[in-house]
Amino acid sequence: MDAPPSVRARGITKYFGEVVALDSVDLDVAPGQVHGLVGPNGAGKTTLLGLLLGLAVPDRGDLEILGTPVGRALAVPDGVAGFVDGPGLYPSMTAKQNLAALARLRGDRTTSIDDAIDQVGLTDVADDRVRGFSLGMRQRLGLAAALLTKPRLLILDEPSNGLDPAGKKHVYGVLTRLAADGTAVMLSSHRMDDVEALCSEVTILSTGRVAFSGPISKLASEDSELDYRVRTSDPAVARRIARETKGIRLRDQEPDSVELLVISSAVPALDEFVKRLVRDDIAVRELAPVVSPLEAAFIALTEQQETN
Ligand SMILES: Nc1ncnc2c1ncn2[C@@H]1O[C@H](COP(=O)(O)OP(=O)(O)OP(=O)(O)O)[C@@H](O)[C@H]1O
Repeated sequence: MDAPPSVRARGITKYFGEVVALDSVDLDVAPGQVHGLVGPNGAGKTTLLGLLLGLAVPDRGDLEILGTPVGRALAVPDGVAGFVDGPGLYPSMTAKQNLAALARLRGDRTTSIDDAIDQVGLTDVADDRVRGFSLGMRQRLGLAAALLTKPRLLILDEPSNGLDPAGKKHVYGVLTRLAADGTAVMLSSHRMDDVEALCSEVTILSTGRVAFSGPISKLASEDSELDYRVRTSDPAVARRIARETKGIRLRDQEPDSVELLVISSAVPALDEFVKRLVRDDIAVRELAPVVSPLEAAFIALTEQQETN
């Protein structure tokens, strides 16, 4: 039998007094999916992740976690682990002692503490007190604590906060391997590039409402216009060809000699432009969107919601 959806939310609404933090949110997360949650400050991301972790209950709507309906009692649903607003750690204990204490609290005689510490790359500092840990090291230790429970749904609020590029690569490797083994991962981030690198699906929240939820590939259609940076071996001729290609708009007023062109185009016109460059023996040295499709969709969708 197929595994049930890791998250199935329908019409989730959550109030804080007069504030509608979540407004009729629908969400589907499948096992093995890394699902990104993005939105401006105050959009409701932490509130939604908190509901999935059982830290609060919705005022309205139906929420099923790993196939089980969530009731009215506050409790971490079985099979779920993670943290919002940073992991809860004991500063005066070492990394290893923290994990041992958490395991004891759960009545778990786990022997996998060293393995969890190793997975997040903290073996060298396992016996150091957490008080001296950087934000990135705390985030990694929080992830190790979550890994101890072997979750089937992992919830992480801004997991890349404070991580240096190497730390990020390490943590993302852990998350990707977990997902490949069937764990669903739901994470919030303000970094669209991270979400694009890691997530197959994304939910964009704006003032508590879902502006988009689904595969990242569905965000930008072939017909959506994006701005692209273009660097070629002959900028003057490339500018002329850009002016002559239907559907391409030059976005800058620079002289012909300036190496970098910025054009606006949908995919079919961009294809035509590149073909013409190649026919004229011009090498394309760089061609990339100025902002990623996710970032462009994020800005457009949230601006649209804010004017409604
Ligand atoms: N405990 C609370 N009491 C009162 N209002 C709250 C509480 N928690 C959240 N809110 C309000 O609910 C809304 C959603 O907040 P939430 O923290 O979920 O947003 P967010 O998307 O995580 O924001 P950020 O990106 O800044 O972390 C905001 O208007 C916030 O002020």
